[in-house]
Amino acid sequence: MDAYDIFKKISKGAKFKTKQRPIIKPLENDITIKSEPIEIQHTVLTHTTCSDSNNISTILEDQKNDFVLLNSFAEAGKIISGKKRKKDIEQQLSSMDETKQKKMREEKANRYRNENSISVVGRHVPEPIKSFQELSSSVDSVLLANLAKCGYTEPTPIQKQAIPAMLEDRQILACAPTGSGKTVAFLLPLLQHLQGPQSSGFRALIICPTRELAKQIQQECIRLSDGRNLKIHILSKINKAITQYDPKKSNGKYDILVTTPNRLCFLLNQDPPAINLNSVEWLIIDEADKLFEESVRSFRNQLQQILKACCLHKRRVAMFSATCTPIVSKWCVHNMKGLIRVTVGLRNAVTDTVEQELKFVGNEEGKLLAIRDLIRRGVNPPVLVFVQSKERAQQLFTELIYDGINVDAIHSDRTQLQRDNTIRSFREGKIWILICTELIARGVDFKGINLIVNYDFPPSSISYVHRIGRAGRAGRRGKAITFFTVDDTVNLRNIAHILQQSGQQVPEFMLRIKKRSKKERKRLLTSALKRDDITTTPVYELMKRRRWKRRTDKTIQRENNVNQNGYINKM
Ligand SMILES: Nc1ncnc2c1ncn2[C@@H]1O[C@H](COP(=O)(O)OP(=O)(O)OP(=O)(O)O)[C@@H](O)[C@H]1O
Repeated sequence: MDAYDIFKKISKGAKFKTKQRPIIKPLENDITIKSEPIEIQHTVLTHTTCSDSNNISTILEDQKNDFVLLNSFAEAGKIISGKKRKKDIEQQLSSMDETKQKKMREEKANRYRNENSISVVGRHVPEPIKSFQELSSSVDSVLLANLAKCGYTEPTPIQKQAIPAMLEDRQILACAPTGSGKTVAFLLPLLQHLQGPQSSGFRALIICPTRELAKQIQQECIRLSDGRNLKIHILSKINKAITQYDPKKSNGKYDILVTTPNRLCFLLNQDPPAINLNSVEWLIIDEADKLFEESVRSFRNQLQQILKACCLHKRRVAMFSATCTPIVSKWCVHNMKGLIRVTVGLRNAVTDTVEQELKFVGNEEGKLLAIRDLIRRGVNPPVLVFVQSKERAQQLFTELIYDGINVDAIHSDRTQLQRDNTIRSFREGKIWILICTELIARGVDFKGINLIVNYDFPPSSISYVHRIGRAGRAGRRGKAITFFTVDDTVNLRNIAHILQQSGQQVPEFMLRIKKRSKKERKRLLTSALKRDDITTTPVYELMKRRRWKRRTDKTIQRENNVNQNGYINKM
């Protein structure tokens, strides 16, 4: 009789979970199951001893050795099972601890996000950082030293969340107020990813809507990457670029390219393409919603073309802006895997460091009187004045320059050199009042702008947010005055709501203005409101000047024709 037969006899009537041999089989596979029959066996044995002692004593006599074996099995089972159970419990406790700890960490991170008005959407979003020192293990000390050199001691809310997300290689759509440091938020992780210079061609591509902004980003990039020897380029002269970046001729010693989409697509459209983007690992789109605007319809096609050209499989995309439209979010959700959406503050809200005022000025004439009055009472330069078109910028400039004011104008009709010089002079304090169009409403960072004057009412609330966002940057305070006439009621309601949202006093009637139809608002965006010229010159004088100009133009044309035909010029 072997141990199995003894077990069978004494365990008669007992139920087992397994039909297999209870001692041997469970021992091989599952210690916990194995321990049960042995314990049951003990119980049965005790019980049987009472009822049939003879029988059992015979068994004990005959199978002494088997029992020793059986007991040792039981003991071993008990010990192993105890150890295992303890281990299991420990494991369970530690995993419970881990989950609890993870939950606690998440709660803590969420509390910290709330304190900083950061909201996130996405899976496994990395925790926000509290200080730049926390990055010492993940970011090169050279880069951290450069941050300190720039005077950035503490990260801004968008930097707290966007930097760790991008450092973990996550694609991101970030929306944070104007002047809140979005440029550093994408440049720092980007520079960390790129490490030192290489000769494989551009590895990062930054796209933004204007050349002015591109230049500013390039300069910030150079400052932050000091000591890394990275080659940071901007696409400016297109003819030079065609030969400079020609894939056949260039040595590929470029790392970062900052550009507007038009210029880049011009190069990509050459046959064969005049630039190679095969090595691009990171594509950053700044002022993303501007590039997705309906009026810039072609950008979405351009983006497709750019994405196609950036064909590296591990290519990542990051989008940043102060305002975000549903079309951008939708695009990102559909095209960016593992996307994290970060929003700081309320979406599309103005920065709370700007004091806002809406001023009714009657009509166009009233505007000119109002700005003169403002200057007469005293303003604190530098001041930015926004108008709706380049013609109006020129008209206002002509009016103010004759008042002996230190003023200049910037718009798309001026040459690249003129634009660069104007911006430089304004930054250096040589120009006190700068008249501008939407050209520099986005992204351009002038330090310490004290006053923004919306001479012409902004065409949309998004435009308003960006325009007044040129003041009150990096925690500084500023003021924005917006003139409006009866013609501007179309958008007045929207802007009034923005003011109210940011805690400013707004007259009740403005909030109650009837909401304009989507069609009407769209029309305003695509074709600007017709306004009278900015001038104090009487109408008859203007007519005279126009007639005279027409006559001179005709004379010049006639003379040109004469010259082309080989006749002697009479003048
Ligand atoms: N951590 C920081 N501490 C202090 N200043 C900072 C910090 N990060 C950035 N800045 C400064 O804040 C200013 C605004 O930064 P930036 O131009 O990146 O703003 P932005 O969020 O991109 O604004 P916009 O939406 O108008 O483009 C800059 O002058 C920059 O030098």
